[in-house]
This record gives sequence, structure tokens and C-alpha cells, in this order.
Amino acid sequence: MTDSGSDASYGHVATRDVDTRHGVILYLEDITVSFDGFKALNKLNLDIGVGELRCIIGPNGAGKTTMMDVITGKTPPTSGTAFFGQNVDLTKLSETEIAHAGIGRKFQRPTVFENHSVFENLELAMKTDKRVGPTLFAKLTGQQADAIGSTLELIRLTHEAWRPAGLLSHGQKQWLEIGMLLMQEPMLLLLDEPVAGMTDAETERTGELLNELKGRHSLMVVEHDMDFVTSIAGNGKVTVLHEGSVLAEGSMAQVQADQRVIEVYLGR
Ligand SMILES: Nc1ncnc2c1ncn2[C@@H]1O[C@H](COP(=O)(O)OP(=O)(O)OP(=O)(O)O)[C@@H](O)[C@H]1O
Repeated sequence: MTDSGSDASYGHVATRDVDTRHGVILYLEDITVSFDGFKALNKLNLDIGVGELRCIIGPNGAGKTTMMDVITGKTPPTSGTAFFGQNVDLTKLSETEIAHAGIGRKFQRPTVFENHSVFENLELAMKTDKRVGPTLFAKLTGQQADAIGSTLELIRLTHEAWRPAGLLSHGQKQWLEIGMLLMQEPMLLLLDEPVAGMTDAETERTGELLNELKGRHSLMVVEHDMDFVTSIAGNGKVTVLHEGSVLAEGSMAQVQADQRVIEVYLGR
């Protein structure tokens, strides 16, 4: 494993053995997940490019959560292949191994350590050698402190660094949790309804944050809020899932104009 060492700023990503030379970070091919014969995913095919921000939409029950469960190793597919880069077969790894390989997942509800400060939450989330004892209050290297500082800036919580996380607003807690994931230096981030319950200002700020992360990380954002998807997708690809497969894929304007999409989803 190589590591540039000198670059302590945010965006420093340790080189992993994930082969992305073809420009693709995630390949799902013919993924089926059957629950007692019911196909939550039905021959799903989906690729995500390196550095891409991909929005996934689809009506309730379309299979969005199941797809993230397959990617993160929570649910093994009944059939099909799932690769991280060209070479990492996700179906052969445990949830923990997948997280270590560089896939971070944010669930809807924030799960920060409420009694710890914002800074401590980021410190606890940092990649460290857990064998050296309790990580909190262990002396941080300058590089580690810089990494926390850069993340605080990115998630706009520099001024809240020493507040207990329990006192943050809902939106700030969500950003902190994204920051905690970033401390793990993930290559691919999966975000489940990141703006649910946020104020309009928080939603707008989250859109900016995700666009800042784009390029440095690959992002898969599952979201019901169409205005939000329209605002963050730009000219990027949006994937519409329906009944466990991809119904349509293209720019937001293209999928919104797609008659099949209108019928199953947007027109309801
Ligand atoms: N463990 C399970 N056992 C049986 N059926 C399941 C299980 N998990 C999911 N399903 C079914 O699979 C289908 C897809 O569910 P999934 O949660 O992936 O959809 P979703 O697109 O995330 O929906 P939502 O937008 O409502 O969160 C649903 O019909 C759901 O009831």
C-alpha cells in the first residue's frame, strides 16, 4: 500500500488495491435478490464512474435499500455479480471488509456520539490502529489534526468543533455523520435520503457539500426529494429504479420526460 504521506489536507486518499483503471468504481451485473420468491431486485445492472455523483430515485419498494444492502454486504444477492473497481468481488466480503475496502454508507438517521464534541466524533471516526488502545485523547499527529480541521471546514462545523454533538441541529448532525464517514477516506459513499427532515437552508447547503465531494469521492445518493435531486444532479446521470431493475437512466430532464417514468413514478 502506498500513501503520499506529506499531504494531510482533506482529500488525501490512501491508495488501495481497488483497480479503477477503467474509470468505474462499481459494477452491478444481473443482481437478483429473492425474498421467499419475491424479487426485491430483478437482474439489476448498474455502473458508477469514478468521481461520479449518481442520484437514484424510484417509488417505494423499487429496491433502492436492497441495492445498498447488496453493495455493503448486508444482503447477499441470490444471483449476479457486484464488483468494486475491476477486481474486488463484493459478494465474497463481509460488511466490515467492504467498509475497510473503501465503501461508506450513511443511513437516514444520524448516529453521532451525542455526549462527545464534534471534534471528538471526527477523531473517533478516524482510521487509526485500534490495537494501540483507546483512540480518544491519544495524541494526534499534526497530520491527523489537519485532516480533522479540513473536514470540519468542509462540513461547515469549524465553529461548533467543541460543542457536544447532541446540541447540533438535525442538519448539522447529518453533516457531522458525513464528516465521520469522510474520516475513513471512502472511495464510494452511499447516502440514503440525506436531506430528509432538513430545513430549506440545510438542504441547499447539503447540495453544495455533495457537489464538493464529487470528484474526490464517488457518490450514490438515494433520494425522494425531486427538487433536491434536480438541484444536485446538474447534467449528471440519474437512475430510476422500478420493481427491482433500472427503468430509465439519463439526465434529470431526460428521465422526467420518459413516459415510462411518468407512468410509474413522477406522474402519480
Ligand atoms: N427482508 C425482506 N423480506 C421480504 N421482503 C423484503 C425484505 N426487504 C425488502 N423487501 C421487499 O423488497 C421490496 C424492495 O424493498 P426496498 O426497501 O429495497 O425498496 P426501496 O426502494 O428502498 O423503498 P423505499 O423507498 O420505500 O425505502 C419491497 O417490496 C420490500 O417489501
